[in-house]
Amino acid sequence: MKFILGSGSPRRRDLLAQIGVVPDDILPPDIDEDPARGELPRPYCQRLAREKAAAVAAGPDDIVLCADTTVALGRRILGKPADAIEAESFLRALSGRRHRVITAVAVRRGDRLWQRDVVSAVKMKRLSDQEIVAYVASGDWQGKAGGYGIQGMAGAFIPWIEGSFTGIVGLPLAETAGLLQAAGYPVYGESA
Ligand SMILES: Cc1cn([C@H]2C[C@H](O)[C@@H](COP(=O)(O)OP(=O)(O)OP(=O)(O)O)O2)c(=O)[nH]c1=O
Repeated sequence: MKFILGSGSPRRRDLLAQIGVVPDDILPPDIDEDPARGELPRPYCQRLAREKAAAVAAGPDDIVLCADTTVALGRRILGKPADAIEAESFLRALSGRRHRVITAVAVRRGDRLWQRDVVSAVKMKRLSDQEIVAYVASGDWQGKAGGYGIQGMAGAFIPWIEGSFTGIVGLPLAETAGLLQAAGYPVYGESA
């Protein structure tokens, strides 16, 4: 049995390391992340995690872990900004409002699949032009859903959350540990 992290996200690798889980291999999945017409954020996020897990090549006894993090502003899905202009428009849309951050996790072993998703509520303070300009210039929005990372400079923009901090950063650890154990991975050193 090999444990494969199906993710190119350094956050997910670091979060797993936080609980002592080190992948034998890292294989980032390559899938189309465009939402379907009218698709709502939560089903979209669940679908992406599932499709990522299906897209990673693995042996029948290997355990593959994939995840997707989606920022939802009402029914609107905010993905990873394509450029600085889009990052700025996302921040202006989120400024002074509450939104949800959904992370869906999928663990696959052979043709068995275990899935969980965690929805967190996040309040962003009203941002000044200066804050937005400085944040966009920092480049910290790159590769992050909604165009911000709570674990970085944007932590100063977020006075309140309800849910899972690790879920917002990209991998909800409590749920992830449970899924790995269900699939037979010895998270706490127990034999598989
Ligand atoms: C909201 C938020 C998202 N993010 C990140 C987590 C995810 O890496 C990213 C959302 O993109 P994802 O598509 O979930 O993941 P990814 O493209 O980084 O990696 P892969 O598909 O290979 O697993 O946004 C933060 O780091 N901090 C935050 O506060």
